[in-house]
Amino acid sequence: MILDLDIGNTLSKWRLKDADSSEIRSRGAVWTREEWRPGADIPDLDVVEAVRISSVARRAVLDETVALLRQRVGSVHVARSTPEALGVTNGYEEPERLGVDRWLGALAGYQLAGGCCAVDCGSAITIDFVLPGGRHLGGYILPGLRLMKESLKLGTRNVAIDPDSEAEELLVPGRRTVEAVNHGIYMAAVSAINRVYAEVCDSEGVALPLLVTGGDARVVSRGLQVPHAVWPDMVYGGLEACFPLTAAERAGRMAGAPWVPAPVGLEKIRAGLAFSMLL
Ligand SMILES: Nc1ncnc2c1ncn2[C@@H]1O[C@H](COP(=O)(O)OP(=O)(O)O)[C@@H](O)[C@H]1O
Ligand SMILES: CC(C)(COP(=O)(O)O)[C@@H](O)C(=O)NCCC(=O)O
Ligand SMILES: [K+]
Repeated sequence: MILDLDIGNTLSKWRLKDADSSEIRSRGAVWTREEWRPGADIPDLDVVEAVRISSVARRAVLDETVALLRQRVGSVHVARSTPEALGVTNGYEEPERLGVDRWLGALAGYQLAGGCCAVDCGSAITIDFVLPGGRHLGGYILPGLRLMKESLKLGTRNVAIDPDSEAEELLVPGRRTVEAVNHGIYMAAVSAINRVYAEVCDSEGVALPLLVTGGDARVVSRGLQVPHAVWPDMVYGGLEACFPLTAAERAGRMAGAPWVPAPVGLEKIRAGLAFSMLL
């Protein structure tokens, strides 16, 4: 079994992948914190032959996780942001400073769709662009839905957006504080993504496939105006691409990769942008 770990600022996600069949056998998530308890938080390490890790948590969390895993598992791979990988050149002035979850998402998106806009809706919302040909432009970081809500301190932090709500309900004016807050932050997130996507496609002259991941991906997806794919395993896809361990991975196949709809034409994106600027 291969254990893939995605340590975010809020949640540490894991999945167990069967190295022979490529099936995902189990998955889970625990709050990101300093100590892992094997057996309770993460699966039985006796069946794990290799671990692949993406971490944006504090250095100590990664160091302790790696130390614990190395005692039990022969091969532990830790992903890092690099100036270039798998045909993609990192757009950051200091490439190693790009969050590795963003880098892995960009690499996975490029492997799946060629050029892409990769959006990760977690503690932060990140929007990264890779052009056809592999040039990563850099991206945008804004607070995630939960962080935006917590920063308001209006006593509404415990009433989360219902992930099953329809976008239409979430975009109307709120008539109670909790509704006004939830609808406001939802509007902020989806309109930023819609706008940034259109602006960058316009200025680069290319309509890019749009991919969305992260804990809030499903609810954010409903507010996006352009064709896109939700890809819960996008960061894991980057781990598979960087550290291929199975025949399928070496052939470029990522478990759980979605079908990606063709982007809407550039003319339509430009028309939408021109219209929104009139308003
Ligand atoms: N069951 C859940 N527990 C915690 N957060 C959740 C849950 N479902 C959705 N979320 C949302 O997902 C975000 C965490 O998403 P995730 O992509 O795991 O973030 P990160 O990678 O930053 O840890 C939270 O900030 C919250 O808005
Ligand atoms: C922007 C992030 C905080 C997003 O992390 P997440 O929301 O997935 O926990 C993370 O990618 C990070 O720490 N990046 C380093 C700064 C940068 O990418 O510029
Ligand atoms: K994120």
